[in-house]
Amino acid sequence: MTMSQDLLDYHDALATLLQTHRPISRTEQAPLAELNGRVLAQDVAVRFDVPTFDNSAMDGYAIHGDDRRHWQVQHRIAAGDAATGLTLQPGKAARIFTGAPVPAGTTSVVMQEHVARGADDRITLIDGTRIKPGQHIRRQAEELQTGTTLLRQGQRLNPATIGLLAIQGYTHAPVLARLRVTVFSSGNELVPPGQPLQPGQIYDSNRIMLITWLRALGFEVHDGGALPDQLAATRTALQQAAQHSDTILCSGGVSVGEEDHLKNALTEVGTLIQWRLFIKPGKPFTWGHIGKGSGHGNGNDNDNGDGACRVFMLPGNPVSSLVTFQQLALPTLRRLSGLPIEQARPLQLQASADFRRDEPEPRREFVRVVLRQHEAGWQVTPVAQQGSNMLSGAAHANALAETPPGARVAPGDRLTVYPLFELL
Ligand SMILES: Nc1nc2c(c(=O)[nH]1)N[C@H]1C(S)=C(S)[C@@H](COP(=O)(O)OP(=O)(O)OC[C@H]3O[C@@H](n4cnc5c(N)ncnc54)[C@H](O)[C@@H]3O)O[C@H]1N2
Ligand code: MOO
Repeated sequence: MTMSQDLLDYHDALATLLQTHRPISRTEQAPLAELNGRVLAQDVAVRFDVPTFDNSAMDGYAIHGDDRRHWQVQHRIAAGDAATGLTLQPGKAARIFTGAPVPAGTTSVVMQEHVARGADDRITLIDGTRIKPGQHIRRQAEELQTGTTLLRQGQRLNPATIGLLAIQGYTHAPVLARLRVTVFSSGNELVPPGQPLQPGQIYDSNRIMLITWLRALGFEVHDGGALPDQLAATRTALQQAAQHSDTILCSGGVSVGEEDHLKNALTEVGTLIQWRLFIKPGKPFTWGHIGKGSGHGNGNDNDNGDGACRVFMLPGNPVSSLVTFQQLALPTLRRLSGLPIEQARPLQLQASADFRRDEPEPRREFVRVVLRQHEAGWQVTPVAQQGSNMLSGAAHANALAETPPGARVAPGDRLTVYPLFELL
């Protein structure tokens, strides 16, 4: 077991997390309607040419003979019609619509705006109009060629790529399985909303916050409930959850008090890799893994944690949970779900501060801010309630602004900013 007593910097922690967590290997065939956000497990091939047949790009006339000014209209071909067996002779034309197959013999398509049609079904090119040979014909295979690669393994599917699969007639695609995440909260003081509060108790907000967030991102979430402040019960719950989960996410109980049992439980049933980061909020953030078998050291998880259930322990203060989830656990879950490291990182942009902070903060801080677009670019203003226990502040923020260790801030300073919930 490796365990560092040092407080890691955020960027080192994120880099280590992304490098030491590799995508899970379980794959499945998922239907089109469930593919958004999923990662392709294999290359997908182009099954047939697109366009499948030469077709018209415009509503107008397919003509034979680009150097003429008149053509006789003899056919009518709408989208959905077949043009098989039809051949345009020189000087002839077919009324045609966008997407309809052009008949054999077609040299060009002219837009209907560019011809006058007489009662005798003769069309005449309007003066000043020039025909570029072959114009307005979408050629078979000009976009996709049978046998080439349509989409590559590792590609994260979005509405456009799902549409592309549909264009090729696919009903399913091979994707990595959805990551199974069990969410626990921890603490004797926690009560689910809906029950009366006794003295000393508070409502459990972290669990529902994390569960809804994870579900919105497409993870397969299991609600593990609230763990009591008891080592044995915590140990058992973690070990059981590890058997049917790819990851466990818990909040609370990772600090130094003797009622904080999560770290010890992890050490007993698995491997604790890192405890504590030099960040504010979220200092006690912890990660490790638990092997899929019974008992500690069962050999099913090696030092890298390959094949093991990955465990992320978020500090209990609600804002600390939110910040460490968004900045550390979520990028790692995205990596485990199959995204390349660069795409798994939190989305970031540069913004200018419109506030001052004279008192330097020793730790790297993620300030809860409102991010707005001004004429001069993005600007950030901190929300009023910055306590790590004050979810009301974070609830009015839409981004986190990062300030380096020991930094003072002056208006106009450039800060790295991470939008909140933008990818939902
Ligand atoms: N002596 C020290 N005390 C503390 C330190 C420290 O370094 N030395 N660190 C502080 C920091 S920073 C944080 S953050 C907290 C985190 O502690 P835990 O992760 O052990 O969290 P708890 O003690 O269980 O809870 C902290 C706080 O959050 C409330 N909480 C917990 N879970 C939930 C939940 N699911 N929903 C809503 N609220 C929750 C809990 O009631 C506490 O008020 O430790 C500091 N202490
Ligand atoms: O992580 Mo504590 O996060 O500073 O309240």
